[in-house]
Amino acid sequence: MTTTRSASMSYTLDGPPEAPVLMFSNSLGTTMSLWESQARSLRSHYRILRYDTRGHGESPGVTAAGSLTLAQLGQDVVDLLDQLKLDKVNFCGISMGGIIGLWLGIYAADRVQRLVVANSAAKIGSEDGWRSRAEQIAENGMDGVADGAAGRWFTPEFITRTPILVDAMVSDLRHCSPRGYAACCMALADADLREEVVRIEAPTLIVAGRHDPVTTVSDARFLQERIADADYLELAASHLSNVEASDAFTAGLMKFLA
Ligand SMILES: O=C(O)CC1=CCC(=O)O1
Repeated sequence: MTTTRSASMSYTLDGPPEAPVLMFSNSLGTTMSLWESQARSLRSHYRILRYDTRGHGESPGVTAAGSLTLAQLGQDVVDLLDQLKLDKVNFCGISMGGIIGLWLGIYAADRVQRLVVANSAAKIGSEDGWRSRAEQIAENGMDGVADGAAGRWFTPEFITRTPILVDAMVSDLRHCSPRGYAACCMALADADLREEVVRIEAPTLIVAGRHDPVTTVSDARFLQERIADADYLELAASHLSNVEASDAFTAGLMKFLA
């Protein structure tokens, strides 16, 4: 597996060249490494395309006082697919990656074969909440956000059971680009697809975490009720369900894509 950095996104593409492509999109404050477990299990069946969302990991950052929009984050995916000459892919995103997937299902429908939207919503959180998080970062850096991350991402049981993994993810968040993270907060502040999600025609799997305090089961049901061809999977997990319930997540993904 090699990671490629071009003028655009940092990405990895691995798996059998003739296999269908399965693209993964990370959540706010994580990188493509979030999908390690799924990539390991699925790379003999699929060509796995992972990338770091703009402002995260090795992908291009944002300029001072820069902010991003959901449309830019969605267009980054389309541009990467164009660059790789990939016509249509299966797309799986979690949280911010999930709302990027919804945007693609609406505005770049011809590029999406099947769509998986995990722990996400047509509108994530509140506009004020995202703006004040961006301001807090501008004033104090990443520490405040990182200090509360484990409790937003995982159940207390998972944090107790896997402290090394959780600490490593929180430490990565602490070292995430403050500008990149804050710019994505601003994209989420303005992102609202509640009216548009009815236009999604791709077969879609909505994944919810039963204990997710960020994007709730009712956010997931909202999507399932409005997307014409939507399946629903609820996992015993909090927000980062692909990590906390990795085996069940991967099994659900495989079943949906088969
Ligand atoms: O607030 C968090 O850390 C969780 C989250 C919200 C949107 C996202 O992508 O992650």
